[in-house]
Amino acid sequence: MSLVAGIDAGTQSVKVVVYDAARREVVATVSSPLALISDDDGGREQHPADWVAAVRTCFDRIDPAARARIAALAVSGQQHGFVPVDADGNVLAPAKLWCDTSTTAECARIMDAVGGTARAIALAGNPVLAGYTASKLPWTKTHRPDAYARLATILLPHDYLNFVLTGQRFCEHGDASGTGWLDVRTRSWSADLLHATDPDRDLGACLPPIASPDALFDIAPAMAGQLGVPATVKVAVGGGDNMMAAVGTGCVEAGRLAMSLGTSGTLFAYSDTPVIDAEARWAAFCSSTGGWLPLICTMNCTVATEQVARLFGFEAREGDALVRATPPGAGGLVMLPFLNGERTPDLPLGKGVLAGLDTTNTTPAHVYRAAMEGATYSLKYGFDAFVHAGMRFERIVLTGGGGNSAAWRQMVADVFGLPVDVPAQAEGAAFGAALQALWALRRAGGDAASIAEIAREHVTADPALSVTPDPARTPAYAAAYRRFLQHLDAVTPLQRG
Ligand SMILES: Nc1ncnc2c1ncn2[C@@H]1O[C@H](COP(=O)(O)OP(=O)(O)O)[C@@H](O)[C@H]1O
Ligand SMILES: O=C(CO)[C@@H](O)[C@H](O)COP(=O)(O)O
Repeated sequence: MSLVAGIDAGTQSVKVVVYDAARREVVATVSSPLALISDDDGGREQHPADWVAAVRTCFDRIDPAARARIAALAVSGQQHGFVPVDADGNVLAPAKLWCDTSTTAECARIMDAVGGTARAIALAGNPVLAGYTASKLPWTKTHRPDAYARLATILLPHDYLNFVLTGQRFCEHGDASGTGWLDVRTRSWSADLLHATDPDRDLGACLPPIASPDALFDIAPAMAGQLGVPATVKVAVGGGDNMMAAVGTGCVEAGRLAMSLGTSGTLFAYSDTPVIDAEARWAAFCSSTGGWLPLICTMNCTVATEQVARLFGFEAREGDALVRATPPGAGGLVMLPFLNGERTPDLPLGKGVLAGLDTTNTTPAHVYRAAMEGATYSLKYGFDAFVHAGMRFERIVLTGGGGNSAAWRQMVADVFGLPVDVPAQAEGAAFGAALQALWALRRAGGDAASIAEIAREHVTADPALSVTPDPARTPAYAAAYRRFLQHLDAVTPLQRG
């Protein structure tokens, strides 16, 4: 029987999951780390060649017998990255990533050119925020004029890996909606946003065609050889990592809410119709399954816990004991964890703040807890906007590396007041990509199963990891969250500059 594979190019690593759908069994999970190039101006970049090398390393680590049985695969990728490619397919510069805040001035210029936030929302559903792809183009024009001059195609990270795998330039709606150029209502490029980004050039000519969610492409024979997979392998369109995590957590039906605790923190819900906020309190993205995916993204999730763990000389995965040794609310210690600047709340030039220090709470354990709480409260701040807009959810499905922490799973349940489930199939984004490949393959074979039916069949919660809110702790978290919001209100005028 054949297998499907999902490749997830996240910020910190590339992961590959190989899935046996007939047996409902993950037969391989491998990963290879990625380095981040950081600059004092907020620049955060990676070399696309490193993603390709990491994909090769991952496949080298998979049993050749399993590789030989792969029939289809799909790629999930960190959203928003800008991969400038020339006419011959050469990458012209390092990719500026979703967490790059060096283009804040360019965002402001695009928003001025288009006529302000309300106008951008009317035209395309989203304003151009720091991190989205759009502002990276004018930055490149100024700082890398040679790359700008030779630019033929703008690819997102997962589009670039698809290009390497198939030799074809294409994108899909989910990840494309994170560029800032897609009108998410009509699911087509917005000529106004493109013109506001660069009045001197027809940017539309640099954007690849948008493929349908169930399209399949042939793998390039040379890549099949390099990865040790059959030359008959089909490549599905894949998507942004949150769009693929939506599939891998079963968030492909209305009413579902999923959360990812990775480098970024994200919270997203599936909808059959566009979910646009006039105040842009969430990102009105498309899903990669034909629908929409309103999404909250914080830029400092495991960034904060890892930074504190490193400061005190331990590994984040050892942190649960410290969280258990300290009370909800961290003894009054509050961390605004904006170490990389922040998108939710919208403080791209923001900095981290540690407040409420006293002689009892100035310990590594309290600071680590305050980091985990701060990362969780930032997501709650975004979630409150969903609730304020009338959205209601019954549970959260959790994925991402932070979900490995039992203390964090319980904290999410207590802070959000909702039961938390964790899929038995870890690596939600890679698993979701594998399921998308399965879905597209089945459709090509004449099976009309919907992606929701596929997810219902294959995504199962691990009962050992499910948690419910603890009524003894929720009041302390509610009080600590109010403190977090008070500190946020106090520093916002300073951090908006
Ligand atoms: N048990 C754990 N406790 C806390 N954090 C963890 C644990 N296991 C993994 N992580 C964190 O998860 C992060 C990686 O998550 P992942 O979802 O793979 O990120 P990304 O997709 O952004 O590369 C790392 O920062 C790591 O510190
Ligand atoms: O910018 C966003 C979403 O808008 C991020 O969620 C990126 O997609 C990066 O994801 P991870 O590497 O943290 O999974």
